[in-house]
Amino acid sequence: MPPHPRPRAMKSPAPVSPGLLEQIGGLWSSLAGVMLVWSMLRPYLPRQLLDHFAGRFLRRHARWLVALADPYLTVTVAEYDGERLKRGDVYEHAKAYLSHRCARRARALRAEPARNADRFVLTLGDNEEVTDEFRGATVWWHSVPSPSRHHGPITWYGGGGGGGGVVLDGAGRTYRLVFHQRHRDLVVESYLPHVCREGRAIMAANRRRKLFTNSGDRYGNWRHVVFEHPSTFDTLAMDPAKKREIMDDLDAFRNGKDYYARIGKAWKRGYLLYGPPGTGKSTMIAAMANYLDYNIYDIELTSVATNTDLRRMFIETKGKSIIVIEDIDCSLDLTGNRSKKKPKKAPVLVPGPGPADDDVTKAPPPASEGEQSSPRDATASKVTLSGLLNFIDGLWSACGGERIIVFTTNHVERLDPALIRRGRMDKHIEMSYCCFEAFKLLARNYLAVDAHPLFDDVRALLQEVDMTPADVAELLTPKCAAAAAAEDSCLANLVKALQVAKKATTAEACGASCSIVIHDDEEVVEDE
Ligand SMILES: Nc1ncnc2c1ncn2[C@@H]1O[C@H](COP(=O)(O)OP(=O)(O)OP(=O)(O)O)[C@@H](O)[C@H]1O
Ligand SMILES: [Mg+2]
Repeated sequence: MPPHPRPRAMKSPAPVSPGLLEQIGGLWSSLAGVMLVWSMLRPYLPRQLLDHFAGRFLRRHARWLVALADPYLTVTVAEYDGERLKRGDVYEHAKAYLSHRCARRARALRAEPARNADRFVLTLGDNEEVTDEFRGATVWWHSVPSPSRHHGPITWYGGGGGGGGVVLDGAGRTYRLVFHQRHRDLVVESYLPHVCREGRAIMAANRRRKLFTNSGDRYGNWRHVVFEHPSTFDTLAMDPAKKREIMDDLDAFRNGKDYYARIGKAWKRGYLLYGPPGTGKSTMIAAMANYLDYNIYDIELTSVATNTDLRRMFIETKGKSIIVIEDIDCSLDLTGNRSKKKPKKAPVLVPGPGPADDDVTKAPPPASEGEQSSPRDATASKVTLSGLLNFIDGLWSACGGERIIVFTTNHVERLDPALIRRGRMDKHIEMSYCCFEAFKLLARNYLAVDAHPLFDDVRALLQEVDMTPADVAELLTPKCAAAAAAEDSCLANLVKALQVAKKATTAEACGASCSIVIHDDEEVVEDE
């Protein structure tokens, strides 16, 4: 048993009254009488009888004796509750409360980044003790480090059958709350709820949105950075009606707690974002997170060893979060029909790192028609389709609530229908090539223009040519900060790129070979 923490600071004892002294004196003389009689009788009593009565006495009065010697009670608030499946909310609340109320009096502190990037939140350091006052009662808080602290990771984590997880070194801290037993009701009924309430409010005020990833962690633990992507629905270029529909859908989800409870569904919603590369799928996820003020958990499926790990990772996610699996068709061998379709129209390529390639999708290694292609680096992962389906809508998927699950893919036709059926992926959103409305938004954001003589040309060409918003955005980006007439040159270059793409499309239809490259010097050229 760990040593029982004692409050270091005690209040000075109250003065003893003469009546009490008299009572104590009487008690002593009675006790002395009993001891005298006992010592006279003892030699004549059988040994078994003595042992029997001594045992009964000790058993019955041990607790009372302990309480007499030590009137302090301890409540333990562990970082991981539920048999270490999940980080405890009470711990988080207590941590926030203590950092706000008591950390000023502590001598060893831990610093964590605050909402404002230049500031820190200070929490109790290991083995620190602070006092707190509540309605006249004094309580003591001790911060106790994880037992694994000096011995590296400990490797037990629910889930029998060999599928254990890991608590990282120092991850399982505990707070011990010590108080006098006469304050028991006050602490349990009022003080602890007060700590939770205050802690929740402090957490909400300090909350910084986070981007979690499991990538690169062989134990499948989440690591996070502060989420700072600036994309919003105002900067996302797409058909305005479609955008409004998605925002309404998100609003309905966010406010739908009672609705989901009434219809008996877990409070979660699946979105499938599909479309060619550069049409804004990842940008949309960032806009969703910023709109809802949710965290993002970006799962790299190839880094998840087993279905058990996947389930554990899901349980560890918190509510108000978006769980993302990007390029689901490339992640693992979870697909059905993988027949490869040719793009309808010639895509335009923009410069960037790596070789130019006319199939610009992030497809798995090329597979011949109808052949199954091997998953990308999936050798170490044993996650299966059924594990993933369970993750999305099995019994465990209801833990916590208020989660959005997003899959993205360039090849929706390659996915197993079971994976994306309604109920799992409730809303299928096609992210498509740039339309005129999307172009106008990009022109406003990138060049601050709402109208221009070249707009009509762009409108006509976009109806005939497929160009991704990423390509349009790149062409609309002024290449030098001091460019006075950036809008004229950028728009002219865009028109030229669209015209070349149109020519290539026509040429392809005629069977001629043609590729189009936009060089860094902004000139759109045609290689025949
Ligand atoms: N709809 C859009 N609105 C605004 N910007 C966009 C849009 N689509 C793409 N972009 C721009 O292009 C860049 C690439 O877009 P993004 O990464 O979202 O594409 P994607 O669809 O996720 O591509 P991939 O399939 O390759 O992952 C973004 O950083 C953004 O600047
Ligand atoms: Mg993407």
